[in-house]
Amino acid sequence: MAARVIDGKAVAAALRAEVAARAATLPYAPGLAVVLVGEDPASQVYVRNKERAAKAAGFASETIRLPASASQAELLALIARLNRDPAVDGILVQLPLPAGIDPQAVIRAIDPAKDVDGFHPDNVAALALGTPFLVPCTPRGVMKLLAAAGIAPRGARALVLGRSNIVGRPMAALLLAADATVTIAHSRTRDLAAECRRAEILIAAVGRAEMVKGDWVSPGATVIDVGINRTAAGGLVGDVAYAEAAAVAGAITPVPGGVGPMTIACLLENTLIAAAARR
Ligand SMILES: Nc1nc2c(c(=O)[nH]1)N[C@@H](CN(C=O)c1ccc(C(=O)N[C@@H](CCC(=O)O)C(=O)O)cc1)CN2
Repeated sequence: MAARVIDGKAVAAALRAEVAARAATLPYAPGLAVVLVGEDPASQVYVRNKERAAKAAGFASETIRLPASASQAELLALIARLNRDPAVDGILVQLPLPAGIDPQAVIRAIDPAKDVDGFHPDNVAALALGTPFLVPCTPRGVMKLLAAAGIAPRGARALVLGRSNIVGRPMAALLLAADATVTIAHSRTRDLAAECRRAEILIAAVGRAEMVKGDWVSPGATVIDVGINRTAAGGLVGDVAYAEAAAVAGAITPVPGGVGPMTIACLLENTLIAAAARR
């Protein structure tokens, strides 16, 4: 039987509406500052979509664009200004940054109370210690998709394929906090296919187009595809060979229209959380 398709667009739209409704009850507009350095085409689209979504939710949103030639010192000075600005509740620096700028130095410069990406070491530590505050948007979105689809991580064997700071590691921490039995697999894992086949919940966040084949999926498993890979023809595919996997899985997210839309919806929710904690 074909897998149930988990509709990320619909879940994200519902979350955005909920965030907008909560924001409308506040005596102030939550403030989000998004910083884009350079002209990466995909980043420009994401940043535009973030600004649109923030405005639609009633937030005060500003996008600050710096040229690709901007120095790390200029970017750090901008972050210091945003840290001091009382109208700014959330600061996000779009990744990737141009070569020559150290992303870790930039992330560390953001006030952890305004770190709506959840990438600052203080927020990473809080998540690892089981006391989360601002949690990275994409894995947060995955947890919400699982909940919306009625899939409970408690006691389930979950496998996270990928160990990035943005997705893999925080994803594993969130699944562990939800009482799943978590394995992290990566490029050095022996027999990836066998590891994946053991999973009841399989999260693919490896950044390699259609790497997870249908015979890597256990019958009835839930498959969450975090990958966004552009094809030579200009289309988008995930990290999972969708048609093959959908024929075996119990539930699956598509690309596009799965995890991606949740990232921006969760950014709005994080901004609301940051604003509520500060004001
Ligand atoms: N500072 C950050 N940088 C980056 C993050 C992040 O969370 N914080 N994540 C990604 C990019 N990203 C948000 O910034 C993002 C990626 C994808 C989507 C999305 O809605 N995808 C759509 C397809 C869109 C398309 O056609 O390209 C989908 O999957 O349906 C939203 C946000 C890296 N950088």
